[in-house]
Amino acid sequence: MEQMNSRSNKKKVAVVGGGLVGALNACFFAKRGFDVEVFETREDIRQAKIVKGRSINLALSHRGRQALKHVGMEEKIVSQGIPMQARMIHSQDGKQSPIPYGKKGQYILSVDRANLNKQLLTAAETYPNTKLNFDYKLQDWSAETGQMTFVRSDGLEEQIKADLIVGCDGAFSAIRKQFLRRSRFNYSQTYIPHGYMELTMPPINGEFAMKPNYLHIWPRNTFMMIALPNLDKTFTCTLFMPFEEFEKITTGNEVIEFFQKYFSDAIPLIGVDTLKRDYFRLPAQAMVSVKCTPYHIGDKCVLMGDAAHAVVPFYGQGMNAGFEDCIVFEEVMEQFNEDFSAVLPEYTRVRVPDDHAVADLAMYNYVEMRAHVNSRWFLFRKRVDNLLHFLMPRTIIPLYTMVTFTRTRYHECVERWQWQNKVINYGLLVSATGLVLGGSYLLIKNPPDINKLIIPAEKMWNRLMALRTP
Ligand SMILES: Cc1cc2nc3c(=O)[nH]c(=O)nc-3n(C[C@H](O)[C@H](O)[C@H](O)COP(=O)(O)OP(=O)(O)OC[C@H]3O[C@@H](n4cnc5c(N)ncnc54)[C@H](O)[C@@H]3O)c2cc1C
Ligand SMILES: NC(=O)C1=CN([C@@H]2O[C@H](COP(=O)(O)OP(=O)(O)OC[C@H]3O[C@@H](n4cnc5c(N)ncnc54)[C@H](OP(=O)(O)O)[C@@H]3O)[C@@H](O)[C@H]2O)C=CC1
Ligand SMILES: Nc1ccccc1C(=O)C[C@H](N)C(=O)O
Repeated sequence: MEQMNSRSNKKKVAVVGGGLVGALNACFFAKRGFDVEVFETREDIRQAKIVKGRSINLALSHRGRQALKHVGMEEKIVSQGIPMQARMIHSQDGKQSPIPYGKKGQYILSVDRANLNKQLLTAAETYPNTKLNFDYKLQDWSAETGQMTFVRSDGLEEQIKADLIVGCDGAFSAIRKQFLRRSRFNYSQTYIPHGYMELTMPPINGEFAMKPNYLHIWPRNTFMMIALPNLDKTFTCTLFMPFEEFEKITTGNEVIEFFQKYFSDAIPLIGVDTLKRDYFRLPAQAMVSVKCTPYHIGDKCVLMGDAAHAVVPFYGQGMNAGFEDCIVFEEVMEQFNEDFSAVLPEYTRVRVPDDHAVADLAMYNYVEMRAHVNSRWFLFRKRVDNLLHFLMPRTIIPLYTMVTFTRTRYHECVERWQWQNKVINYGLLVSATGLVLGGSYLLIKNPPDINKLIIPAEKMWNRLMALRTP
């Protein structure tokens, strides 16, 4: 059995999974001086000819940026991202209308997943106390001894021991499997009935086919398509739809008919032949939400990133939450002087409510993106929220702002949002009632010529009706 090389007097930390969170976490542990080894089942993506994996690009926001900042990577990654300042809503008739994400100057960034992963691995490798091992697939491990069994690309097994095992091995975590065998481990997994498919929109005459600084959305109530810009001036379009709808489309002509009906403005931009071909390139992919607790076993092992909390992608927060996990762990390490027996339970205590809250928020945001944005009431409420935020910036903060542009704990975002909704809706009701009563009083006191009132009243009624959800 091999003990991990001792390059310092510090304890040895094995990070299982060299994806986004694993690579970043390696930097966090290395910065603290631990002896870090990363074990990644895939080949080194920096040398790979084909990079396999989910979603070409990701939305990076404040929480993720703060974590990158901690290891000196924020500026570099941000400079390679494309700011998206608003949702750009494409209605069925081809009309486009923006809904800003926050105040002027607030935006989320579209970043390239593969590039981000490569840069983080390179950053981890710059620490002399870090070693990266590729083609190491975790097969099994023992919670009692902390011993891990890896299968290498040559088919040989290798046993490795560490003081702390950090499970960053994604939504289908092999580390988590041991947790499932333990008493009092709570676990739930939900596959939503919708799948997703990625399609590429190429540049036109060397330029972006649509306005680049937006996250484009085609909201069709029960399904939607979105598009995020890439540095090579392409857009990655993602179609989210119930699996049964995907399955109904079986020929190239049916793809075009479907797009003609729902996303006609996108057809010339993606191209008829490309659409007919790419729709059938890969089957629609599943999306799963995983909640579990606790995140640790004794002082031996802790789960972070998707291994602890895979969420559906609709808030663009999965990676951001995983990156924030690293900051929270760091804060608890500081608080408990790196004593794993105290740090691990405290990390579970602090982090579980927030990761569970972001999982719920991610489910909610699918409905907001595909349906609520079509509703005039939603747009009106958004304007009211923004106005109140402008007038009382500390008291009223829109949910999207809290989640995306602050580090307010996710569960507090939810609680505050519910409270704000009650207050604002109550306020609107009181104002409306006040207007009606005040108006009635004035009318009774000074009865006007009834004929002059009919036309304005009709107009107001029509406007009110237009505010309802279509
Ligand atoms: C379609 C889609 C769009 C998304 N968009 C966004 C977005 O815009 N913004 C955002 O914040 N998040 C987004 N996410 C979520 C984001 O992809 C994940 O939250 C993020 O990748 C989690 O990182 P991770 O390191 O925990 O897991 P992963 O990125 O999955 O990394 C896990 C790593 O562990 C390795 N591994 C797995 N098993 C083993 C094993 N047995 N032994 C060794 N290594 C192993 C894997 O090869 C992988 O490299 C999206 C997700 C999807 C599916
Ligand atoms: N929240 C979500 O809905 C999802 C999120 N993701 C996240 O997206 C990111 C990138 O994913 P990507 O690298 O493409 O992952 P993949 O889908 O390529 O899966 C990586 C590995 O996980 C195992 N795996 C895949 N699907 C399943 C399954 N249904 N049940 C059990 N094991 C499975 C496979 O391991 P083996 O080769 O041993 O079979 C596979 O090689 C990661 O963050 C991942 O966590 C991924 C999928 C869904
Ligand atoms: N990256 C994503 C991937 C899939 C689905 C949504 C996103 C988003 O980022 C949505 C964005 N936060 C929004 O609310 O408009």
